[in-house]
Amino acid sequence: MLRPWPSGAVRVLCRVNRPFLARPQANPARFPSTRSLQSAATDRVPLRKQLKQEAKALKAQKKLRKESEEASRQDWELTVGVEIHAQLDTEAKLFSRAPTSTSDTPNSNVALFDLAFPGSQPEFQAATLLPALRAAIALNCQIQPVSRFDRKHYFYQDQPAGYQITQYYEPFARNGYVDLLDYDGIAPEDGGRVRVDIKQVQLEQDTAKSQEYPPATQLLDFNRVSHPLIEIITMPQIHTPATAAACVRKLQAILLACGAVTTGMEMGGLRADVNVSIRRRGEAPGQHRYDGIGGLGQRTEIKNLSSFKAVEDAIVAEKNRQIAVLESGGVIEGETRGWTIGSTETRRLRGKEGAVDYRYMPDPDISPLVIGEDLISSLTESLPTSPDSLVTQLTGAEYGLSIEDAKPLIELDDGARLEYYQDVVDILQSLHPDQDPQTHAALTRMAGNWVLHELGGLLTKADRAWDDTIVPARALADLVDHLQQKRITGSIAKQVLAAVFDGDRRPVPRLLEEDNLLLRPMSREEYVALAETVLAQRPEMVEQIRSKNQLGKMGWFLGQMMRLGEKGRVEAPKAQEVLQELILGKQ
Ligand SMILES: Nc1ncnc2c1ncn2[C@@H]1O[C@H](COP(=O)(O)OP(=O)(O)OP(=O)(O)O)[C@@H](O)[C@H]1O
Ligand SMILES: [Mg+2]
Ligand SMILES: [Mg+2]
Repeated sequence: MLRPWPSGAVRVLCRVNRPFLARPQANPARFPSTRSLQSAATDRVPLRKQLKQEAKALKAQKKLRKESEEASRQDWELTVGVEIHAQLDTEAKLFSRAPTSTSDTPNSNVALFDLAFPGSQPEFQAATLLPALRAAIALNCQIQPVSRFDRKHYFYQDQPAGYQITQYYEPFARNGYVDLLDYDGIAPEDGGRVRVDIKQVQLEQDTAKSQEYPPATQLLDFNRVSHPLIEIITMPQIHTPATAAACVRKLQAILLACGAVTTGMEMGGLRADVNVSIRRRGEAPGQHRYDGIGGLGQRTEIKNLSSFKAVEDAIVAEKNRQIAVLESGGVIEGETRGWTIGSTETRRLRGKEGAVDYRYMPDPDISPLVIGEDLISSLTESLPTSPDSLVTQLTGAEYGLSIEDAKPLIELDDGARLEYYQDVVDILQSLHPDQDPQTHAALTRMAGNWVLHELGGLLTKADRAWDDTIVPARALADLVDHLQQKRITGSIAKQVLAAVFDGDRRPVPRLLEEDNLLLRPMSREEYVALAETVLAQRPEMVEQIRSKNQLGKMGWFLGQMMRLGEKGRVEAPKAQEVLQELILGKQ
């Protein structure tokens, strides 16, 4: 009898050897003949003037070509539909109790069913439903009370059963939508908001991971096989490459925020396929339909894109390719294409199999999925705040952040940066529980700036990944607090942050005390004396500022005051004030 995971676990290391491929012939067109080389050598070197003229003509030609390309782009309307495959945050696989961890030794987390051993049976892991449902609810979908699993047949080495279990006829969620706003990075020509409908969300199995070792070896790691995925399918309602990338970015943010997934595209937890078609504006509509939307052009599909940039770049390249094919009298074939990062062209992988080729059929071994109203309502009630509500909150009166700061805080490090920021704000709040709202917002704004820009800058400079223990939230909160209370200067705060970043673990108040960094405010007389010393260094510059109103030159004196003054005591705004008074007589 077959035993379930873990006692029935199998360990496999699978190697697929492919026959050697014939070495391709060198392309003769790439190697000029000896004759053409000789004639090139005997050509006279053109005069400087000629070269200049040629360069000018080339530039004009390029400009013309660009303009005509742009004009022809205006003639064509682009349509894009996106499919997202996201790995759910679950402990067990979809149909076995094997763990989902992909970081373990290859082929160590596999149950017999994952390898399609004869006689093994699927055991649906109900817990996988929870993140899937959270995602579908966050995407405003209607959850279906009954859904079913189907087999999608194809033969490939990464799919041991010869079919993938998916939900084709009756998915568990339908008819959702995602709103894309201007701050999500949609194309300006799309206005301030685009709503993209979601046709359905379905549960399915992931495939094994293959690693190619050319020319003839592929290693397979079955740890990933049957990892629970959701496929989110959007309607073909996107018409610009930037908006398509914004759509994928927003979907990722929503999935992360509702806890459906733990990693985004960067870590391979999310992959996107984009479907691209074009049609000429103002002409008879295209022949193709998709789920009630007609008049579309023939689509091609670019599979497995793993970054937002790749989504945008691949769509631009595919659109240009389709325009070139149609303008030269060709036809677009329905096919699957690939994209390599950094390239400028999509490449054909295979002709697109029609639905009939997959021989979809209901899986006879898996019972229908029945989802109760009570589960849906309890998950809806406990859903974490959505990215849009977070933006509203962070830019509202309570936090007072700019949209430019709020967006990266939400998006960076899969939400970890925002959590850290909130910790800093909570500590500040506990230090001053009775603060008035305005002072509180000034503090939260300052904290945002330090979390993103000052700490972020140190991370970039040191080329380190995010880690909330490098500078404990408490240390940053203390720094921001001291700065806000004017107990230290900005430059001291930066210096102390760098010290903590480099490993100084003393509590910030003690560090400031011990290193004598607390601000001992300078008296007015001290400021005046310092200003007079630096003004005496360049009297001619003082004259220029006075007679020619060259106020830009004041910066030099200010810099000198900061440099010459006692360390940590000179406050820039006060120094500036005294300088203005002495040079221009302004109070
Ligand atoms: N003519 C078209 N132009 C652009 N996009 C289209 C067009 N027709 C369909 N699409 C988009 O293509 C996608 C089709 O996804 P769907 O999962 O239904 O089919 P599939 O690509 O054949 O399936 P799979 O790739 O999962 O085997 C949808 O996002 C849809 O919006
Ligand atoms: Mg699909
Ligand atoms: Mg597809």
